[in-house]
Amino acid sequence: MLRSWPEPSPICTSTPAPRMNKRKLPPIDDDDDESEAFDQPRKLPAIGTNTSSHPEPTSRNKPRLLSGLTKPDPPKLTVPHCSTRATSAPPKSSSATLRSGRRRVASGSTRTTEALRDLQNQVTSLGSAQASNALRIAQQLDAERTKVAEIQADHHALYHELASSREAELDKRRQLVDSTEQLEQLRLKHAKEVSEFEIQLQKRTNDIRQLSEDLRGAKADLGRERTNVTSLKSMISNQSAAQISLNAQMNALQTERDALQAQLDTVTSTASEHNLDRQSALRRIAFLEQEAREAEMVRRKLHNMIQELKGNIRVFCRVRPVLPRELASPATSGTRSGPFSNGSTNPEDHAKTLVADIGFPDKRDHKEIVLTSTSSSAMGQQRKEVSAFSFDRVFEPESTQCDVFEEISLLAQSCVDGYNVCIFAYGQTGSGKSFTMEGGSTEATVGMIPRAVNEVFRAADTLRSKGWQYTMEGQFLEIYNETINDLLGKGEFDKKKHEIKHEKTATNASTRVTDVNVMPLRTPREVSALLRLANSRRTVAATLMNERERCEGSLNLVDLAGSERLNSSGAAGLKERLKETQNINRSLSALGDVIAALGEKGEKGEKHIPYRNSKVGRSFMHALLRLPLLFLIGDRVGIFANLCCRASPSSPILCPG
Ligand SMILES: Nc1ncnc2c1ncn2[C@@H]1O[C@H](COP(=O)(O)OP(=O)(O)OP(=O)(O)O)[C@@H](O)[C@H]1O
Repeated sequence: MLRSWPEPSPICTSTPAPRMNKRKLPPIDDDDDESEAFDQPRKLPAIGTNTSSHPEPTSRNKPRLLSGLTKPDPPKLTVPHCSTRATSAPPKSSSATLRSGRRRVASGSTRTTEALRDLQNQVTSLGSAQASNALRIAQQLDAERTKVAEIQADHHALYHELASSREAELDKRRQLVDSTEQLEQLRLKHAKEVSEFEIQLQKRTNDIRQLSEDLRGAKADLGRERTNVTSLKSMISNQSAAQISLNAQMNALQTERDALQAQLDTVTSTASEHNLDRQSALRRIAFLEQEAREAEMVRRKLHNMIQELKGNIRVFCRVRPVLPRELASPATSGTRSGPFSNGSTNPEDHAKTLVADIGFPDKRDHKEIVLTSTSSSAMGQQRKEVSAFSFDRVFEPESTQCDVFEEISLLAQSCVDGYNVCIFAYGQTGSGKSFTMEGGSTEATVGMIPRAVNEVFRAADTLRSKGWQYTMEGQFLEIYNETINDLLGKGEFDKKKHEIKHEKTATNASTRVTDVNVMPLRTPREVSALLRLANSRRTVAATLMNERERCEGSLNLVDLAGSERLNSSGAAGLKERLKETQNINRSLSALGDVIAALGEKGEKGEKHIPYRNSKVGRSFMHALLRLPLLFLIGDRVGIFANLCCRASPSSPILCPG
């Protein structure tokens, strides 16, 4: 427990006071100050006073102070009433009072003589009282001195005790200072450690927060990984099952492989034998291929010879049947009523008059037809005219498309063999040219063009297996009013101007039309598409007159316009149709001249071929022009002279051969 002390003495200042706690140490006084220093804390009561309000004395001096120090009662003075100023203060001493009385007596105041006596008595009593008091006081003073000595002894003892206490206190204070310093250092160290700990704590807290976040992420990862592990486990279990079955399969396969290996060994041994056989077979194949090529060349040669023997220009005559509508048609039956022109009223007789009298006498070779016409002379006599015509082959009305194609299929083979073939149909309008060349849509009625195309592709396929390569291309041209139209052009109407060029080289001669589109043809279906496209663009007039041509290439399939008289075309009144019909007939006439000239040339040698007389002549005849040159290598022309059985004298039959 610390007590409060006065400021330390200079002695005490040698020890530096602690900075933090400025505690006032009691001063270490010298001997002169000791009593003062001693008295100060004790607050001894004044002598002669006895009051309970004073602090409690120490146990040692308390009884002596209370019993010894009693204040004597002052002497009672009786002061006579006088005009002089009275004083309430007691006389300082009896002698002084006496001197004062004497002075007052000396001054001569009579009134106070008695008072002075009284006063003298009082002074005497007072002197005696004073003496007794002085004695008593002296006694008391002695007692007090004794007490003071005792007190001083006590004080001295207490002083020494205090000094030793101070010394001890000083030591304690020094210890306290040291302890305080140590404490301060410890406090600083502690504060530093605390701040370091706080920093570390903050760091740890941050670390913990970071670790918590990492832990959360790790937990999420762990969850995902667990899911993955679960799915992987299920996959592994599935795969394990699959592996088990695969192992079983593998074992079975290994067993099988062993068996196969054994077979393979056997096969390998036989394979080497077969290899030898194969090599000899390859040599045999090469030999046979060479033989086949040679045989193919022989076949071509023989085929060509047969075709040449049959004739390079062949004219076939096809007679179409009378159509049911023609029997009922007024145009054919006339508008007459009553008896028919032959006077008969029998419809069968009438029908006979509508059908031309055509005979087919050659029942073996089918090469002849006989036309019989009856006319009346001016005298009314019936006159019969019989005209016989021979052709390379005559097809009667009952002939089918298949029968007709039999004759020309060999020409398709010639085309594949590398010869130029031209097949065209010529005849009166409605005589069956288109039916023959294009035909119907059914298998039985399909015409020569699609059949020939199929045959060409079939023959090409057969030869392809023997090592031949074929590239097919197609063009579709129309000659209309002496103008060439490319029907495969981009637009609906061809606006380009085309020319016919005949090129002749040392080994070959070719005729081509400039600036025309050429389409690759890989299948018969593509040929049909080409024909459909071109047909949709053909110039077809309201009448039946137009001319169509297919040229260029090895196989020219031509469907000519019908030859017709102007008055029977129904177009005489129209200027456009008139021009068209004239052009058609001119072209056909030129074609007839060219073929006739070619026929004569083939028989008699050099002859002028009038192929420039018409566009048809110039393009189509260019192809024919090659005949004399190509005659030697077998190019050939097939002509269908189409006839209808209608009894019409207007049908010219072309028979150039
Ligand atoms: N051999 C045939 N058997 C049956 N019908 C045929 C035969 N030949 C032609 N016809 C029919 O006769 C009609 C006229 O034939 P097609 O149109 O082929 O004549 P065309 O000579 O081509 O005429 P155009 O010169 O006007 O084009 C058609 O209805 C056709 O079906």
